[in-house]
Amino acid sequence: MIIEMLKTTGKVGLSMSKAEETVLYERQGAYIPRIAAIHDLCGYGKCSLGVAIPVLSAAGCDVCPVPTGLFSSHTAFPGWYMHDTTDILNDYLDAWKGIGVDIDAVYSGFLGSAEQVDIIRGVYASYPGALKVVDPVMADHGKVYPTYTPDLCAAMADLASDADLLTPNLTEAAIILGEPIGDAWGGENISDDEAHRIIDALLARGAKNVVLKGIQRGDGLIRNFVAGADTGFFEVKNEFVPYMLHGTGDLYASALLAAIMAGRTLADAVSFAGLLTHDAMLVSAQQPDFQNRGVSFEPLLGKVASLLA
Ligand SMILES: Nc1ncnc2c1ncn2[C@@H]1O[C@H](COP(=O)(O)OP(=O)(O)O)[C@@H](O)[C@H]1O
Ligand SMILES: Cc1ncc(COP(=O)(O)O)c(C=O)c1O
Repeated sequence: MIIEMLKTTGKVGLSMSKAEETVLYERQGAYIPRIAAIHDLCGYGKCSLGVAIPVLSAAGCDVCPVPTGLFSSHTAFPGWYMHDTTDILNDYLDAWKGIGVDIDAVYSGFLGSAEQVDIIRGVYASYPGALKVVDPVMADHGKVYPTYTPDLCAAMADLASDADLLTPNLTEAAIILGEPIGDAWGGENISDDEAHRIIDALLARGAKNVVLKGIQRGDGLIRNFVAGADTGFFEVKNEFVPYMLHGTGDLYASALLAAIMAGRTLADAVSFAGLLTHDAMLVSAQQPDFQNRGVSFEPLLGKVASLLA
């Protein structure tokens, strides 16, 4: 199974032996990986499951949603309504046990309560072979999202230690490491050395592979810094599109996992995700009210499908 190979190499696709690679590529197109996507569902404004389901499906994955909350819209819109689903999740997931659900990856993002972190740990225990991808959605640009309590942030920080692949932005990395957020981090402009230090600290807490997102130095580029069990530390740059949108973090993480599940190396997957997100931001700008509504990517799903070509 693809994920067993990725996990036993401990490298999320990188530095596999030729034999492992051959098996992996032979499986492409034949095997449909199954992903538990543990995110919220938003009625309006693309993010979370509204992104994960189409993007991962286009890459040939069977997405099994585990909704952490139901939102009328994402929280950048005023007057949003949220229904926290914590109370139903144990029954929801127990029912899977009775029907032999098989999961290759557990991908979590926006959570509704601290108890949901224990529920995710239960999913890890039920599917011990699954790849654990934690997008620790909590905060951005120095601000914690309005539904995130200190308890939920602390629980998410613990969950980050279990991740095979962890994808924080700088604010989330600060929360995970228990460091001050905001000005102390110099905004999004940090040096290579500082990025290295942060990633090393996240790896030291237990994450196996880390993508630190969204470093901006005012030079027309946006940088992601990456380090893994066997990849060393490297940087991936993209042209900076001069606005920020809701949902781009979810699109990036979903595209990254899509590429990994399609057998790409971690290095190729971060390039793919960065480019797709960049292109989606350009597509978004053609849509009415795009800065409120958030990211649009639907015309680009063919690019995701081309991962399988
Ligand atoms: N303005 C932008 N221009 C180009 N790429 C972007 C831009 N904003 C985000 N991205 C890409 O999407 C990734 C994740 O986006 P971001 O919104 O920063 O995540 P999060 O929501 O987790 O903070 C970035 O690391 C980058 O690769
Ligand atoms: C309900 C909800 N889900 C998910 C997100 C995550 O969005 P992003 O991809 O920008 O991190 C947000 C951000 O505001 C949100 O409000």
